[in-house]
Amino acid sequence: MIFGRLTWDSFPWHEPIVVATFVAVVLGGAALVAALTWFRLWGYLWKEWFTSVDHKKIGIMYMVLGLIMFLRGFADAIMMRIQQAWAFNGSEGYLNAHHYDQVFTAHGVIMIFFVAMPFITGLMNYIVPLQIGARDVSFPFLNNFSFWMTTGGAVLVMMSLFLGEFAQTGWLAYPPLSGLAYSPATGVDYYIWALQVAGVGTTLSGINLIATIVKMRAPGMSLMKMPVFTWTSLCANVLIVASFPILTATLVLLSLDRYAGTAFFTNDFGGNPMMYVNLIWIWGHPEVYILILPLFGVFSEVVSTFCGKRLFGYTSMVYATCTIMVLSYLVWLHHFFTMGSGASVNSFFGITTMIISIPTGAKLFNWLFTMYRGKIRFELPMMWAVAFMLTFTVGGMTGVLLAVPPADFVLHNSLFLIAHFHNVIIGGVLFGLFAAINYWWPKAFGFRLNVFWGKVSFWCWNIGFWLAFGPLYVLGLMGVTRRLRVLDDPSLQPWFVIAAIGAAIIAIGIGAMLIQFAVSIWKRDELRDPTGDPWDGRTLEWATSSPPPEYNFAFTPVVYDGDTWADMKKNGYQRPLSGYRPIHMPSSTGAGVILAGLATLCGFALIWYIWWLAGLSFIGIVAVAIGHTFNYKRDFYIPAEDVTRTEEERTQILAAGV
Ligand code: HEA
Ligand code: HEM
Ligand SMILES: [Cu+2]
Repeated sequence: MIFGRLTWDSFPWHEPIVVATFVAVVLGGAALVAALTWFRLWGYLWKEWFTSVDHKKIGIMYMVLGLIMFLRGFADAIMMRIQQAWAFNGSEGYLNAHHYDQVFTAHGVIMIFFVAMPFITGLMNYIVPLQIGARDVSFPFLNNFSFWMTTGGAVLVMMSLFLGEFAQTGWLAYPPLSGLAYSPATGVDYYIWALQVAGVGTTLSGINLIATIVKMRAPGMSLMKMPVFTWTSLCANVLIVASFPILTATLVLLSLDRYAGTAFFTNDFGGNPMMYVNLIWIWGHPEVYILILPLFGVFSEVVSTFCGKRLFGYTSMVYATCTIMVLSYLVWLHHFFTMGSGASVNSFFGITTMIISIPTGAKLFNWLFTMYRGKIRFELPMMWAVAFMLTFTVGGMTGVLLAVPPADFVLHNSLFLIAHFHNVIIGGVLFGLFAAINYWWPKAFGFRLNVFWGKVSFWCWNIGFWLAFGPLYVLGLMGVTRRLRVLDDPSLQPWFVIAAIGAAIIAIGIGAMLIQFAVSIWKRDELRDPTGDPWDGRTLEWATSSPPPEYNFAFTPVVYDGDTWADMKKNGYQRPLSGYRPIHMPSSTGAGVILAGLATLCGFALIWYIWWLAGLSFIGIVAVAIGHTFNYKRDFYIPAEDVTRTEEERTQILAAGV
């Protein structure tokens, strides 16, 4: 077969919901393409964004990817909430098992890999070079390539909606269920290749950011003078580099089982499914700290800025972050206490898990002590920080409960577990992102976000969160397990209805946030910040203009103190107004887009067993990669006159603004 196992029947014609979505997506997509063509934006997008190696633009593209995928992941969540509120008293609800199982798997995979990861990677990309006074990351081309690989993975997941199907295994695809015998269709193959393609991007961007932080700090910025966000980013990226290769290797073994008939994860022929469970959690547990650590950094920046003072316990904050980084490797087994490791092993992993509460608690107390006697300004970022402290603490505490093996025997895989991790992920990761977006938006775009719609969104998220997940704690304690499509006991229905109402309120919160963005862009002239430092910030990103020029800083700053910018302001820093020199910058290139496109095509071909296409696209990748080494147009100088012009414009804006 020239198209492998891809046939006319691979399109889900018989699923009306999918067909309707498909029609909507095609119409929407056609409208978007038409609009971009009509306004002649393709050239602009290609030249200024898609092929850009500027860390700021790549950061923003990551955030846009995260936002788009969040809308998809949330749509899946709403579908589950409606199904579970409905499927009582003999009703089957509106989703069949085949569809429902794909929905929860896709939701988990999308939210972790294509929402949370792009969001934090985008944030680190945008902020870290600015915070350390650098002009870009260490490997700007690699950065662009990493972004497109992540996007390639997201494209594969999205394609599975309309072509074939997605995995029905849950977000970690345990064998034997994910083996060929029980999952013969394309679902698990989409899962494998989407994660492999995106995983290359994640690993490379981890290496890139570590190199950037280690090698490109401004003169004088010793490790212990680094901003806390940069510290937490460093630790998160070390975790990425140390754990994603394990995921890659695990998925390679699973692929061999599926494609080459090996038996790594079967009970026959000497294999063992428990090996998969261990390996996937040796990656999976560090992964949840990869997600939360950068946001701990965000809260540190936000709290000290909006209290107008130095962060309490900077040193202990750094040590706590490093301790969490190390400990996160010693706890993976708490995800399968019930799988027969025995009392001593379970105790070891239970205790190491509980120990993580200590550095985390240290962080919370540091934030509280920073607030103590501070002149707190309750702007939106600070509101999110306070909401985080309240919400995350509850989620962390229920985590500690799950870390007690005998308790976990009762609560494992129950809705209590689901409530625990949404409590830490929404209350920690998402609230942190919302704080970060409200905090750094003025830096990225030169105007603040609208406060009214920001507050609407804030309250809807907070109220909606507790209504949506509070009932899940109750249901979990009553013994309801996860991943259920139909429920029997009618007395449970009210809890699910409340949870659905909560999800609807969250939907309003998401809508309010989108309106907040739209209104702010609309009224940007009223919200404009000419200073580049709207919050009286303390770290270097606030020293330059908003948005920062292509080269970030006309002169590399020199660092004498931890809160560098606060220190510079206190000591009467004067912006140099002359003596500009040409600035050396990396050039844009389309090679990253092409390579990632070919990698995605190769993944697609492997999913559908189109071997010739897989071979061709692989040869294409190698050829383009070799070809790219002959591209000698890698850098250029921004002439001194251009720098002078840009800086003089800023001088005028500053003079007019004050
Ligand atoms: C951002 C993500 C994130 C974070 C930060 C955490 C943080 C923690 N998690 Fe969670 N967890 C997940 C995401 C996360 N988790 C996910 C996704 C799953 C399930 C995956 C699946 O099965 O699909 C999971 C599952 C999970 C399990 C497995 C349960 C099971 O499958 O049966 C356990 C068990 O030990 C656990 C424990 C903990 C603990 C102890 C913490 C600690 O780090 C929390 C520490 C914080 C505090 C404790 C609060 C603040 C501290 C103080 C105020 C100090 C005083 C407190 C004490 C001394 C107790 N988690
Ligand atoms: C925004 C509101 C959200 C809602 C309403 C929601 C709802 C749900 C629901 C109903 C389930 C299935 C529970 C079950 O098994 O019965 C689920 C599972 C899951 N969610 Fe969410 N979710 C939300 C956000 C998130 C976010 C932001 C993340 C991660 C970044 C996330 C990660 C997951 C994961 C990993 C699973 C497990 C999937 C599986 O069982 O394989 N969710 N969620
Ligand atoms: Cu864990």
